[in-house]
Amino acid sequence: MMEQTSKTLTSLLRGLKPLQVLGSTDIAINEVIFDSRKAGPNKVFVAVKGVQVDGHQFIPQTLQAGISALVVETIPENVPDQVTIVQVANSAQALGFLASAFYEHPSHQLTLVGVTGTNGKTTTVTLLYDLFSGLGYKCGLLSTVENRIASQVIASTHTTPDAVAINALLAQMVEAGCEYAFMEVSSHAVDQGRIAGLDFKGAIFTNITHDHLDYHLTFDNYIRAKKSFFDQLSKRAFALVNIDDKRGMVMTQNTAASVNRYSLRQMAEFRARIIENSLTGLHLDIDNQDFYGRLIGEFNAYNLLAVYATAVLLEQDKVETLTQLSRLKAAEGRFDYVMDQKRQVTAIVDYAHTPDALEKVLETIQALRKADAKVLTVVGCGGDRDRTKRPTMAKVACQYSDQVILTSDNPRSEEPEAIIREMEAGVPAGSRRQVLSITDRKEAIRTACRLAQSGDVVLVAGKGHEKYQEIKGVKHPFDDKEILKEEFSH
Ligand SMILES: CC(=O)N[C@H]1[C@@H](OP(=O)(O)OP(=O)(O)OC[C@H]2O[C@@H](n3ccc(=O)[nH]c3=O)[C@H](O)[C@@H]2O)O[C@H](CO)[C@@H](O)[C@@H]1O[C@H](C)C(=O)N[C@@H](C)C(=O)N[C@H](CCC(=O)O)C(=O)O
Ligand SMILES: Nc1ncnc2c1ncn2[C@@H]1O[C@H](COP(=O)(O)OP(=O)(O)OP(=O)(O)O)[C@@H](O)[C@H]1O
Ligand SMILES: N[C@H](CCC[C@H](N)C(=O)O)C(=O)O
Ligand SMILES: [Mg+2]
Repeated sequence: MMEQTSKTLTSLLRGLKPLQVLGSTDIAINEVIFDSRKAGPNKVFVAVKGVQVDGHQFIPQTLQAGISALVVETIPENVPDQVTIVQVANSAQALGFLASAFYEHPSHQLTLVGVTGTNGKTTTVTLLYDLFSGLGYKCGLLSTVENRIASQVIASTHTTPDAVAINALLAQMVEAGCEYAFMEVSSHAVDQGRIAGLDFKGAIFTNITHDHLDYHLTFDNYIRAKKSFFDQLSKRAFALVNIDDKRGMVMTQNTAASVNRYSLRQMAEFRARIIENSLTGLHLDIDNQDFYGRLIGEFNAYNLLAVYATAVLLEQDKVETLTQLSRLKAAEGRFDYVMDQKRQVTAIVDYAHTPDALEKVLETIQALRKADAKVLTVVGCGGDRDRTKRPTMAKVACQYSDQVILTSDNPRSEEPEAIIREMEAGVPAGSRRQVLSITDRKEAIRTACRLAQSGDVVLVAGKGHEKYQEIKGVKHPFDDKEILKEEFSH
């Protein structure tokens, strides 16, 4: 991480409008923290009410470690006089503003575009990063797969990192001379204030379908979380929404940003039409221009259109944009092919981990497969995550496949078999004979490959780029694509 010179607390609080400040703000701060375990002198601890615990309860530990200042919602007792207390209405939001100020507001120093939506965020930000890099700009990327500072790759831990990490990464981008940054904005991040204080030039909405109900509890809350990203935009920003999704227009109801729409089906500022959709790519009419691209499936026509529209809104040349776009490939683990040349079996690794994504990918495979080819799907559902999508994903898999193998996908703290039982509950009565349950994912993939015959397609869904299988708190090395390659090398 980049070394940051210390700041005064006064400078960090500028523009924050605290409810109350007790003590001096003329103190040097060399780190903004929200985890008591990092406490020490010359640091400010922001006590955030989290999902598991309330950060306020760790204030005694921070005092013991010699913390200089506290940002809190509730004034704690027994705080020594020399420790400054700043009371705010919302600590999580304050954390975003402090982090931005600490790193000298990096989001103001480059053009930042955020992408939200249940599916398509990684694909869209990766295409934007590759496109703008191809157009000759230095760019940054924050994504589920990886973060990038120009060409430097930094491992990613979240789809959207915490507020301090976001600003630290953006500051590194500014330092490296990046002009653009493209980031995924997850609904968790919006809800937890991880993006507070960021100055977005553009915000894209791809779609919203069933996911994360473990966290948001209702679909309405989930919609509201995504919408509040658009509510936070400034009037200098643009919002770009997919209006073929029925929640598209809801997103921008209360935004100050200028609203632009994209669609494959109706009138909109940005339109595209599919001329041909094949296993080698898409032939589109985008904005009345002919386009050939290497990405596959109707859902990628949406992703490509969103990326094209963003480039136009950022005043890039239309023809040059389409030329660059036609060269781009999908992000890692998204409709990623492995071929068994000997047996003529095609395997596809895809990160479809929601019912809608699984349906979109299987619809694409069904439409593009050879007439007599069978589709074999290997799929699981994550543990400690939305349980309600489990039966639906199994049902979708059965609807569009000849053979389904239900298996594990990061069971985390849950019993793998129990997750599979919940998936099995969604198997339609008439489909039972086409379903096998194999807990060990490697065995499940191998079985699908062995059952496949010449011309068939094996879909391995849910883990995409992931390089691990998380079981009971341990991340075991695991890579769908490597297992397929190994299987096909025999
Ligand atoms: C459920 C959830 O989203 N949790 C995230 C959240 O944690 P939290 O603040 O609720 O944590 P908490 O344990 O309740 O602690 C509350 C506060 O006490 C502090 N604390 C805690 C313990 C201690 O000893 N001392 C201390 O100070 C913590 O630092 C925290 O500030 O805020 C943390 C910092 O930003 C995140 O790392 C953490 O992500 C967890 C690890 C996670 O797995 N999140 C997933 C679900 C997630 O965020 N996924 C989305 C992708 C979703 C998508 O596909 O769209 C993502 O953006 O990655
Ligand atoms: N525009 C889209 N609409 C529906 N499904 C899509 C779309 N784009 C991609 N998908 C499907 O969703 C899967 C995940 O895509 P991607 O990784 O781009 O989404 P994401 O929003 O970043 O997911 P996450 O929330 O896990 O970060 C893909 O592997 C594909 O199956
Ligand atoms: N293979 C994954 C996909 C998770 C996608 C992630 N973004 C989330 O839901 O947090 C799992 O369920 O473990
Ligand atoms: Mg993603």
